[in-house]
Amino acid sequence: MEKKIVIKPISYVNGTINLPGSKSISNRVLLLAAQSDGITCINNLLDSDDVRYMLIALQKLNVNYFLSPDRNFCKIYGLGKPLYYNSSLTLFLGNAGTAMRPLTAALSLNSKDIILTGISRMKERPINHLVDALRQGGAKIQYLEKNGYPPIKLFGGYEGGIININSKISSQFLSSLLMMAPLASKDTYISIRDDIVVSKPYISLTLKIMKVFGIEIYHDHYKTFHIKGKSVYKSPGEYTVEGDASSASYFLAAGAIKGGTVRVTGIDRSSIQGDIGFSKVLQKMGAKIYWGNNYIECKKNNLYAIDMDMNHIPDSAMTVAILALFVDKKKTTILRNIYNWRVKETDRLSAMTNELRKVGAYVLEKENSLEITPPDKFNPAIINTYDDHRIAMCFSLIALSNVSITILNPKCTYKTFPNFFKQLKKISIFSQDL
Ligand SMILES: O=C(O)C1=C[C@@H](OP(=O)(O)O)[C@@H](O)[C@H](O)C1
Ligand SMILES: C=C(OP(=O)(O)O)C(=O)O
Repeated sequence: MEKKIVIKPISYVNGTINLPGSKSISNRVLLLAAQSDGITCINNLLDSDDVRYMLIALQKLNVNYFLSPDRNFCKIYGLGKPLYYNSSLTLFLGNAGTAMRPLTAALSLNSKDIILTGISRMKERPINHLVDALRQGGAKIQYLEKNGYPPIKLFGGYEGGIININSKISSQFLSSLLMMAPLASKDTYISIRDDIVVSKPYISLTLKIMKVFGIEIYHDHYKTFHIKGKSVYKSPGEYTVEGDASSASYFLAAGAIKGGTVRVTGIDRSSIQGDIGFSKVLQKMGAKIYWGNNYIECKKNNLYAIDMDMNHIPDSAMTVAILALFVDKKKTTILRNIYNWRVKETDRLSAMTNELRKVGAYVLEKENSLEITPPDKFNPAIINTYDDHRIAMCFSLIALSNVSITILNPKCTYKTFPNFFKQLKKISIFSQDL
């Protein structure tokens, strides 16, 4: 792919997108299937960078699997026990939080001498709250460069016990501990510091997937968790990964701005992903949403500004920031409680502010929120993507105004959605085609 992509003004969108599999589900299911008793056939697995890092890591850890040529089907021969590797090994995990964090926990059980590392941004994404929690359970972990950040070296040692975890910065720490703890030699009792869990629906996602693999966890409204040790995950035999709800947001938003009707297939009301909540936000903004069996549709309508806590949909809330440019009467949209955007693929609060201003929007960036007012006139800007797939994908929607938009380093979408631009083109009618 080129170093940039120019998207010409899109006058109308209509059609159906078959969503790629969910990143969050794909990487959880791969990890649990690898440690399960039995063979798991995974359908609709996402093929993207984040999932490839998990697959390569599992292969290096001697997990056997068959991957179909299109990489959307994977047959995993479960170990029936925790991942185990007893000599030196380095796993490179790119910038995949859903590989780095869960593998840190999984390999803290009884593997030894394992280094987990990634790209330079991964080395700026904190992991200290997970490491602190694992150490309370007996794990020995060493920071190799900067305290609190990858790369880290694991020496096993986790047994279980009483653990207090800080879950304010990333829910992935708690998810990782939850997925590993059943395999430990003793029970684990987790309490959540200050009772705050950021991005909470991802914990519910973790618990639901664990249940499919035979392990149920008791919790007190996400304040305390009791996990029985010495358990074994059991393969469900087959698992079909839902379409990615965050990836759906770009197309549903396109429908809301310039539909036609845009249908996304592979998810519906019964989805286990929290980002399905984006459709409810769209509805609240005025778009017409239709919930079908295995699909969601969105149609254009007048859009209105909203003022909302977005902590439950951290990823698709970036798409809401773009929708905010298309609301009626130039009213201001406020996205609240999004402080942990600062430790994701880039500092997303600052990156969104910079790029939204380039297209002409009025933006007030606070520590924990963004206030966005539509531009008087859209500018045909060149968007810096900061190696952040979601910046590239959500800013593509600026082409639904009356200007073209240039997206730098479009390949960054490979993190979760390699053929995003092709899919967007598929539902688009460009102004020049009329
Ligand atoms: O558990 C997961 O699969 C994820 C949790 C969220 O991260 P945080 O919990 O760090 O907000 C989300 O942003 C990320 O894309 C995937
Ligand atoms: C935050 C994200 O990724 P990660 O799983 O690496 O945290 C994301 O996909 O928006």
